[in-house]
Amino acid sequence: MDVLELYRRTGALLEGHFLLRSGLHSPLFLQSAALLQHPLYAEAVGEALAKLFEEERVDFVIAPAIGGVVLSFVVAKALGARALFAEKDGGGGMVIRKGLTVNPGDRFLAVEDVVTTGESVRKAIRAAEALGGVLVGVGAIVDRSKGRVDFGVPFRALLALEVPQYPEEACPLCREGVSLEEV
Ligand SMILES: O=P(O)(O)OC[C@H]1O[C@H](OP(=O)(O)OP(=O)(O)O)[C@H](O)[C@@H]1O
Ligand SMILES: O=C(O)c1cc(=O)[nH]c(=O)[nH]1
Ligand SMILES: [Mg+2]
Repeated sequence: MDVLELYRRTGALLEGHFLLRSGLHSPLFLQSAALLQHPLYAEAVGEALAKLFEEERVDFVIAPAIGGVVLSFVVAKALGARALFAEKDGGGGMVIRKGLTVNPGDRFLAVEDVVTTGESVRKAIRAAEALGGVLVGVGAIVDRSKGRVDFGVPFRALLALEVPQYPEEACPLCREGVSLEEV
């Protein structure tokens, strides 16, 4: 599957000067919602990601909202597992959406649309682990972490991208006066 072509075709590959969740700045942004709004593409991505973990027996899949909600659903459907998500708790962490259950000992796969620092998916993982879930893997559509993340379990992505990303004080786009977009 040519993931970059899917982002491009759906208008989800943005170029400019972007503020990332982590505070880093980047000339490239992957707007996964624009891709995942297409059910057939979402399903294809979910099936491809599920395939990377087909040897795992998984009780549920979890992702951080909002970007990961659709992804959790399509991956879970392909694995025959439940689809959970965690949402921001207002205090910098994440909680499992109310009404959703984690049984102690449940094996789970965490998924994320884009991993940059991995902090967002880590918060969803912590929320599931706090209720007794056992993490077996982490999957992403795009890994732009440049190998800097370690979840302690297999981390597999459909696409690894080497994209420049800078702390604000070292950002050349800021120096050139290119206006910063918060997307
Ligand atoms: O690996 P990280 O450094 O945490 O960055 C990546 C995260 O940023 C985006 O979510 P964001 O919270 O911006 O928006 P969302 O609520 O639409 O998912 C994206 O969906 C990832 O969850
Ligand atoms: O790091 C991020 O916040 C981020 C990068 C990216 O390419 N896409 C996205 O949704 N978030
Ligand atoms: Mg997100």
